[in-house]
Amino acid sequence: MEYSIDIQGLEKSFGSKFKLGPLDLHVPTGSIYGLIGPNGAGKTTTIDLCMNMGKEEAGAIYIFGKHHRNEVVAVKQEIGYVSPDLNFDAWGKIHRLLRYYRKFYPEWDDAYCSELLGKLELKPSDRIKTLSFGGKIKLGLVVALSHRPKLLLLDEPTIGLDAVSKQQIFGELLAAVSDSDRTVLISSHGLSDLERFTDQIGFIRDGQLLLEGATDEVVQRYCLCDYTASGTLPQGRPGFIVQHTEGDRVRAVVDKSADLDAWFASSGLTQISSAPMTLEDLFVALAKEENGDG
Ligand SMILES: Nc1ncnc2c1ncn2[C@@H]1O[C@H](COP(=O)(O)OP(=O)(O)OP(=O)(O)O)[C@@H](O)[C@H]1O
Repeated sequence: MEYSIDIQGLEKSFGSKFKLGPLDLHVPTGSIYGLIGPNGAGKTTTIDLCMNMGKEEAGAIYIFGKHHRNEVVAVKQEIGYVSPDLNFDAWGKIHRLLRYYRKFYPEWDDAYCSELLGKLELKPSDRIKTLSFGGKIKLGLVVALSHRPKLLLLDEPTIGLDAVSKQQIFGELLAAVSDSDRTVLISSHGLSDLERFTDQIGFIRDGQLLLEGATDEVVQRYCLCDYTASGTLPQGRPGFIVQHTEGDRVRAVVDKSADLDAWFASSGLTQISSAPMTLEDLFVALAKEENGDG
């Protein structure tokens, strides 16, 4: 498989407070890859390092096979980046901002840019400072998409957007990757949107990647099961995350790929029901497990 982003052994710490990695992460070319994880897991840190904002302590990032820092200009020309932290206010009006940005990108597409502005209900004459928060995010997306980058790095691009705007943005992202060479890495807490629109998912927790794979395969790997216990209630274990116990009843998230048959046989558990999970259910279960509640 060809990877647009190939992260190998990446490490970065902020004092003793947080350590990212060692992180290996692979974003297949042509995919929409959702990077998910609890607050403070390291998603923004990972995306920022890809954008050469901050310096890793170990490891390497290859973007289209190029080292992200050794070939910074070539790499950045291939990337469209959106983050709520981007602030374009200093340009005054939208048309001035676009005139500035288009100079840096040989592939800038004026017609596409106008089309995006229209679809996202922005006007070149709009004053940037007076746009709503969502309007500013949309403007960031117009800037990021208009040079038709091969890779979009989107850090919380739908934060603060209403449901209609979110759909518009995901519609544009899908259109942008309809050309199979284009790739999107998106970090978001909008898990139902990510479940619907991504084809790959990576779950990061405490700076470590716990799960990575095709979104539907990752979600289908787990189920929410109810049991009755004939003896002592079981504790959680890898692949069996206890959610709730009451009397002799146990509810657990079960990893169907974990080798649990022998353990089940000796556990005294009798399964009553099994239900599929959503990405959001899975996220909550894995986050809970992290806190030792599992
Ligand atoms: N410049 C910095 N200096 C010190 N600590 C930092 C810095 N940047 C991030 N951190 C810390 O690193 C950890 C990871 O932060 P990061 O922003 O990568 O998380 P995240 O997964 O994007 O979280 P969220 O979902 O809340 O946006 C957090 O504990 C954060 O406080």
